[in-house]
Order: sequence, then C-alpha cells, then structure tokens
Amino acid sequence: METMLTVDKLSKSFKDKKAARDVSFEVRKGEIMAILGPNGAGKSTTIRNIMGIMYPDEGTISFSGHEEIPRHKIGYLPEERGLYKNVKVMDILLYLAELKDYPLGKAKERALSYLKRFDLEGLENSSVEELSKGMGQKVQFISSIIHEPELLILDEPFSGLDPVSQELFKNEIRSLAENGTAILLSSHQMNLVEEMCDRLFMMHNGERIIYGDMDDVKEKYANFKCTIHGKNDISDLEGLPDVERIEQDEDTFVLYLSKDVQAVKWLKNLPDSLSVQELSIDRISLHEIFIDIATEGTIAQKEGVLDA
Ligand SMILES: Nc1ncnc2c1ncn2[C@@H]1O[C@H](COP(=O)(O)OP(=O)(O)OP(=O)(O)O)[C@@H](O)[C@H]1O
Repeated sequence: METMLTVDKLSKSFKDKKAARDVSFEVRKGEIMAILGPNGAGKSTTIRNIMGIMYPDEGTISFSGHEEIPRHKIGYLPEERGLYKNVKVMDILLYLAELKDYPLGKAKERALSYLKRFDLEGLENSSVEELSKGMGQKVQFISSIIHEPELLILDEPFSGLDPVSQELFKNEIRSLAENGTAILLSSHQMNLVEEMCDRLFMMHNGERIIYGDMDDVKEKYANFKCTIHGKNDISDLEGLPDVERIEQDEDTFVLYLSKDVQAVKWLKNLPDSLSVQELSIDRISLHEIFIDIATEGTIAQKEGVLDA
C-alpha cells in the first residue's frame, strides 16, 4: 500500500516538557490508523506538527515523500470544535472547499449529498448557531472531507456524539478508507477503535509504546482472561497455574492468564472441586491493553519505555 504520511523521529518540547520524543510511524492509502494514548501522551502535539500548526524540534514529516504540506489534499477535524457562528451551513462548506481550490459546483453537490447522509437535509440555509452541538460537529466533519482529501486527520471525531451519530461517523470513515483515503484517527473510544482501525500507534509520555497491525497487537498483547462465577475461595484460584492476577467482585473472579497459555489445555487442567455457575474465556480487549499502558502495568513495563 502506498504511504501517504511518514512521521520520522519527531521530537517536540515545550520548555522542559518533552511532549513527543523520537516518534515515528506512517499512514498508508486506504487504511485507518489509530493514534492512541492517555491524556497528555502527545497525540495532539504530533497531529499539530503534521498539520504545520507548530514545527518539530527534530525529525521530519513527509507527504508521499515530500516535506511540503499539500494543504488542499489534507482534511482535518481538530480537537477544538467550532465554526463561524452566524454563517449559513452551505456558505461555510463552500467557503472551506474554496480555500482548498475545490470546484464550486462539485462542492455544492457533495455538500447536499453529505447533509442528506448526516440527517441534516434542508438545513443548508440555517446558520451554524441554530444547530445543536452534535449537528455542528457533523457539519465540521463534512467540511473536513468536502474537498475529497487524500489524507484525513480526525482528532477525537466521536466525542460528544450520540450512539446513532457515532455509527454514522464510523460508517462514513470506513467508506472513505475503502475508497482509498489515508486516515489518521485519534480517539479514546477503544471499542470503536478496535472495530474499525487497521493499525494502531499507542504513545505514552511522548513516546511510542505499541505500533502495528490491530490483529498482531491483539495477538501479542491481549492475553487470555477467564471469568468464573461461583462460590470459590480466592486462595484456591490463586493456586491455579499461569494466573498472573485476579480481580474479584463478590462471587465473580476474573483471572488474568500469562502469555502463551493454551486456552483449551488450561481449561482441561481446572480442578473438579471448582464451583462453576458460569465460566467464560476471552482475550483482553484493547480497552484493557490501554489501561495497562496508562497505569504503567505489566505490558508497559515489558515494553520497557517507561523508565526512559
Ligand atoms: N502549547 C503548549 N504549551 C506547553 N505545553 C504543552 C502545549 N501543548 C501541549 N503541551 C504539553 O505536552 C504534553 C502532551 O500534550 P498533548 O495535548 O499533545 O496530549 P494528548 O495526547 O493530545 O492529550 P489529550 O488526550 O488530553 O488530548 C502535555 O504534557 C501538555 O501539557
């Protein structure tokens, strides 16, 4: 797949705070790449450097091999929301398309079609201040894609949206990728990221911790956990092989298993004396991997970047 964006050894400091250190990743045509990390990890700083809102102290950012930012080929939904308040929806969409040198007739056609798809049909002559927050966010999203960008950067696109609108955004983002757009998406909604992203880049304290294919990352970091509901004593469960840690909520116990455990073999070795009303075995989710990294748990320690 063709590489649209390459971030190579990006570093950026604010006074003595290193917000990004030696950050490298790429985004390819037709993929959705997640940029993840706890609050303050350095995601927005990385995105702002890509967008040319600030400049790297070190490292380079290139677009299809060129360091100049091809502004008319990039779409950007910033974390900070806001459009000109007393301007009509259609006027603002056409104005932003024009800034990207996009033909007016085509922009109008696309604006009407997207307004319809986002349940905003008939609102083209309403002013932005008449819209609800979620409706305004939809217009801002449309403004980021009106000019058919080749690279789309979405900073927290789902925040503040109801579940139906989230689904709409999700489907639209997916279909843009299917049509070849390279997408860099920052989000704290791990379930959505897990469902829709092809690759991910996770950072913490300004540094890269995890980078790779979603399936590979899950295989590498998502150990099994076994949930047992029954009248058991925690000391019996602690004695089971390959149990790294246990969480207890009354009679429900979640056993986090060590890496490389073979689930079927492990289950076969459970003692007959165990009381089981319900039992399930699953891989931990991206949400749990994220929490481990953010709280500097076992995955984060193993990756070894936290002491740097
Ligand atoms: N303009 C600035 N001046 C000083 N420090 C800044 C500035 N922008 C960001 N920082 C600091 O850089 C670090 C990274 O911030 P950044 O906004 O990139 O994080 P983030 O991953 O986007 O977080 P969030 O999920 O909360 O949006 C933080 O410690 C923040 O305080």
